Amino acid sequence: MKVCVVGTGYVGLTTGVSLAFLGHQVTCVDLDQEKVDMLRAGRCPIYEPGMEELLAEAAQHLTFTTSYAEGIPGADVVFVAVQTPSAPDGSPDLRYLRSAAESVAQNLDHDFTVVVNKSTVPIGSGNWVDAILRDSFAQRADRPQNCEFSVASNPEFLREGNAIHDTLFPDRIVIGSDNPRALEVLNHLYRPLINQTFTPPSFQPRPDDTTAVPLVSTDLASAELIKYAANAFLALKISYVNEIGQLAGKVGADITEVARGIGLDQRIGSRFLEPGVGWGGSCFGKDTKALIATASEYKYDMPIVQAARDVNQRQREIAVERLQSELRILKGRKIGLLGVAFKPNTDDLRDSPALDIANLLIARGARVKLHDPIAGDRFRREYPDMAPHLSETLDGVFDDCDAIVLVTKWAQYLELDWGKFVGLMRTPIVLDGRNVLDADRMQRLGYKYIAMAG
Ligand SMILES: NC(=O)C1=CN([C@@H]2O[C@H](COP(=O)(O)OP(=O)(O)OC[C@H]3O[C@@H](n4cnc5c(N)ncnc54)[C@H](O)[C@@H]3O)[C@@H](O)[C@H]2O)C=CC1
Ligand SMILES: O=C(O)[C@H]1O[C@H](OP(=O)(O)OP(=O)(O)OC[C@H]2O[C@@H](n3ccc(=O)[nH]c3=O)[C@H](O)[C@@H]2O)[C@H](O)[C@@H](O)[C@@H]1O
Repeated sequence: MKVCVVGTGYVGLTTGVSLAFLGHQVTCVDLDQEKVDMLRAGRCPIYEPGMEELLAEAAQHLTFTTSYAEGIPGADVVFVAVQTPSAPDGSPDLRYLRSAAESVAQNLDHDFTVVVNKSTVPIGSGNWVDAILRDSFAQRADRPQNCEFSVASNPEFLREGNAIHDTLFPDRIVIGSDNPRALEVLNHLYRPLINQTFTPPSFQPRPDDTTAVPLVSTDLASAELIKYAANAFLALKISYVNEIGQLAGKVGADITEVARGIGLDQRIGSRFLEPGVGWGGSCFGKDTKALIATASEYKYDMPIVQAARDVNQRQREIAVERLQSELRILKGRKIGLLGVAFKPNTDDLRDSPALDIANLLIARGARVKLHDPIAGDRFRREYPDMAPHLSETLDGVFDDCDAIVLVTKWAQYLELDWGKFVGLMRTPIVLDGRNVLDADRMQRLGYKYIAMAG
């Protein structure tokens, strides 16, 4: 099928490249010329494992352009995957979506095109996008006669760092539409994924337990709410384990055992029960805020979702409190933070706990050094004022340091030869912000080990 993807960020790029890999003819449109140039050269503008390999494997079915006129005409399906960041009042800023919808409408010419919203958008946005499309289309002097279109919702559930895996082997595909023809088109588009009939790329083998992928075919509003409800649930699951983790520390329980003990109950499930400094990233914060903002439009409170946010913010503060109570005075102390990205296997810095913790420490007069195996360049570009705090080397972080905080669970830090660095530190204190280091081993190596949770 002929597909156009508008916006080639984490979601759009993964969608476009994956659909091209499955054999569809895909044109990706982005307004960012630099991104398009990189992608045309086969280079990936974001750090996403496997993406460049998949780009190469899908190249014959893929085109990148800044021109809507090259992508929209003739497309059976147009995915819109532009950013929907938080506006100051917490609601999503929909200006990118509006502008994308207007540009799509200016170029539609096919007898039937499904315009699929893949961005995470407030409930009701499907109808809103439909109205924008119809208004803009009606204003066209050159509008073609036999041109129909229908708006559908197809929320995205990929995790950064696992984007290709999550797209090729999803837990489910959700489609919201009340138009049978649109549903049929999307069913056809996704058939190889639903039935898992494709040959996976060499670097991403199919998991042993993959069966047919469930398709949740529903109305627009339900599809839109599924996305927010899923993210909010995941965020609150992590906040819950973090809340229990703090209590575990107080009563002398072991949170790893507690998480295992509750996670084995299949009604709870063991994933997303890893305690630590809390969640970050571009979506959990933004989407929980948006859910609360949507509810308040209907004069409805969401205390559980709000609590998940509050607990998450408190985790970042607790990390600083732990250091303060250990070192007494933070002023003038050198604190090293391992990891700047919000999670491993990405260079995304959006709402990264490391940035918040660094700023809280700086506000208390500490000298902060940050390190990240991958996100350093991006950090320098996006946070030029904080760039002097970045260290290229681990020696530069550990040297004369009063405490180290493991913030991001990069494999490099888990496999670090910690014994090699202990002698460099002024006071060898390590705060395990992800509760993943072996406390006994760290103590044997000469560190004073502090867990983030009990
Ligand atoms: N990042 C993630 O892991 C996930 C994100 N989402 C949602 O997907 C949406 C996109 O997120 P990301 O991919 O992270 O965003 P992003 O910021 O990485 O990418 C958005 C892209 O859209 C382009 N763009 C903006 N306006 C445009 C326009 N009018 N025409 C053409 N291109 C335009 C930008 O240049 C950028 O390349 C958001 O709503 C987000 O909440 C959903 C699931 C996962
Ligand atoms: O809408 C989105 O953008 C995406 O948001 C999350 O994906 P992502 O933010 O990429 O990363 P996650 O793996 O969910 O991790 C989010 C944060 O939670 C933290 N986390 C995760 C799991 C856990 O047990 N504990 C924990 O603290 C991670 O370190 C990270 O900071 C969701 O997992 C995706 O399903 C969703 O599509």
